[in-house]
Amino acid sequence: MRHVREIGAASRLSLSIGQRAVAALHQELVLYPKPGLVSLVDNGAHDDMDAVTFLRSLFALRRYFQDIADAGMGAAPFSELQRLGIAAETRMLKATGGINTHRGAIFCIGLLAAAAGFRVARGLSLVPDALVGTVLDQWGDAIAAAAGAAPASHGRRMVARFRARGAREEALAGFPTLMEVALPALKDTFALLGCAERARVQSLFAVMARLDDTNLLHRGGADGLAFVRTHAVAFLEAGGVAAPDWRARALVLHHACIARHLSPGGSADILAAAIFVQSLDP
Ligand SMILES: CC(C)(COP(=O)(O)OP(=O)(O)OC[C@H]1O[C@@H](n2cnc3c(N)ncnc32)[C@H](O[C@H]2O[C@H](COP(=O)(O)OP(=O)(O)OP(=O)(O)O)[C@@H](O)[C@H]2O)[C@@H]1O)[C@@H](O)C(=O)NCCC(=O)NCCS
Ligand SMILES: Nc1ncnc2[nH]cnc12
Repeated sequence: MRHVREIGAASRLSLSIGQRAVAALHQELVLYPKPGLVSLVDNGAHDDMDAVTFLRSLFALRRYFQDIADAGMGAAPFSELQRLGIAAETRMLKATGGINTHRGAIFCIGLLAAAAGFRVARGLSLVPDALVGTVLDQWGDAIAAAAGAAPASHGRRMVARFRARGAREEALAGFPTLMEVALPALKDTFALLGCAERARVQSLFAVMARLDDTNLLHRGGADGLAFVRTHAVAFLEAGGVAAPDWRARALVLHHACIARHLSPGGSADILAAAIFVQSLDP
């Protein structure tokens, strides 16, 4: 009887893991201003996609995050997570007419959702460090092994050319930008200001100041990455979202990114991952 009740509770939370992942991605999408990125207000530096493209993508992914959490509950091998991830990418591309809206999130939030499922099914806590520990303990070796066989991509080319730490390398290093930058900024700013919107903007800028965002490298080379980092650091040093003119300052960088065709898509994914992880352990 106890066993049945435990499984029941785990399944209910598994539903909730998937819903929280989609909610986190939605919260990232609707946040504004976000330098160069798509929101409900404008398309940022993107000619080929808008908020509707992202909403279509989210709709196509709504089952995926729950499926991968369920796979985590069953301690599935990485090959199974990979199969789910590749199928989700296919559904995303079909829904968006071939545009890559959420590839980074499918990978990064997918792994964290699987780890959450694994831990919930075993009655373990969902604190962020433990979640990341589970990703590495359960699937780290296989993620590293899969890197050798991965197909060419913008990210892979940028990692090789600039020796950058791309999406895969971030995961294998224990998600340092998520853990050391995005989450603390989200929590500390919310504790200080009590405003979720400003906490998210602050977290995004903190990530932009640090991440080797392969989207910025792909679109703008080393100069593009350095431009965004320098201006994100300046924003933070001027008081970040605690400064009275924070919104005007953020908008200046947004328009500068549009003018330069720069979009920190990897940073947006890390912000969404931080919102997701925080929602599991508020
Ligand atoms: C392991 C994979 C994530 C593949 O990674 P790889 O680096 O080889 O390939 P990319 O196709 O470039 O995808 C990586 C995406 O990750 C985001 N990202 C970028 N930098 C970082 C970083 N330092 N840390 C974490 N995440 C990062 C980023 O995603 C966002 O950008 C997307 C738009 O990208 P792109 O199409 O290149 O951009 P445009 O500028 O629009 O291009 P053009 O207009 O010029 O064409 C957007 O989707 C954001 O999400 C990177 O794009 C993984 O894909 C993989 O292995 N997949 C197989 C499935 C699998 O194994 N899953 C495992 C189970 S979970
Ligand atoms: N809001 C957004 N705009 C552009 N690229 C993104 N990748 C993830 N979120 C994004």
